[in-house]
Amino acid sequence: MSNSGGILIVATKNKGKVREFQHAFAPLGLTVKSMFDYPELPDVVEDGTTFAENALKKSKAVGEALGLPVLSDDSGLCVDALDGKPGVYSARYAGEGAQDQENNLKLLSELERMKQGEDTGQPLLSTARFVCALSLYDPADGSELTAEGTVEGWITSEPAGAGGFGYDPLFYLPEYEKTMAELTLEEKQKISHRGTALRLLTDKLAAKQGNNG
Ligand SMILES: O=P(O)(O)OP(=O)(O)OP(=O)(O)OC[C@H]1O[C@@H](n2cnc3c(O)ncnc32)[C@H](O)[C@@H]1O
Ligand SMILES: [Mg+2]
Repeated sequence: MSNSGGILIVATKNKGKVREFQHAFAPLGLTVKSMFDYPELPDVVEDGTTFAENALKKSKAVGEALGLPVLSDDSGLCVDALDGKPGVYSARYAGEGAQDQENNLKLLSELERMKQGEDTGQPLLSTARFVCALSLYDPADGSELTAEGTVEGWITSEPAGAGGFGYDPLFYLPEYEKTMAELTLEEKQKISHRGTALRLLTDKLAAKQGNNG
């Protein structure tokens, strides 16, 4: 990540992710470029069955196209009461090209349907976790570094907060008594699936570079 002239290319079109990667890499002196900087590159079809599979598809396609090392992130929300859904379909839960708000409404309506109209009077609907798979692909030798992170929480029927993105307003963290969207970028980074995966990846990269002398 340090050998492309202070620039790190992340194969994402998600502005929320870009913001989090910029925040994470700025202290390392790295400027993040995203797919918004390479509009000529075609979209990668995310048809893998796992987050890791999709992450590799994205980093490899963009890495090969640019001839540079590329980082990618495939992530999502797994809700226990919905048998792990929406999972790898998180970005398009309410349909292809769905907005965050539409996905959030779909999630709440699916959970309401599960309860079949019964009102338990409490906002916490199901346990859930965010999962993030990171893939760093280097076209020079075809190598891939991977890391995965998760964070446990609850889906709440009472959305709160204006930070973060995606399902963050619905993801309640009991130990903070806040949703993920009520945390600062700093706080989210410390506990999030993405923050955890990033720390792991950075450690793996340092170990690899150490081994290479
Ligand atoms: O594929 P790219 O271009 O990176 O952007 P994307 O938004 O399509 O990203 P994914 O395919 O990885 O889908 C992940 C979805 O899961 C949700 N998600 C992932 N990380 C999240 C987070 O930190 N907070 C809230 N929701 C998140 C959000 O709805 C994302 O759109
Ligand atoms: Mg995607």
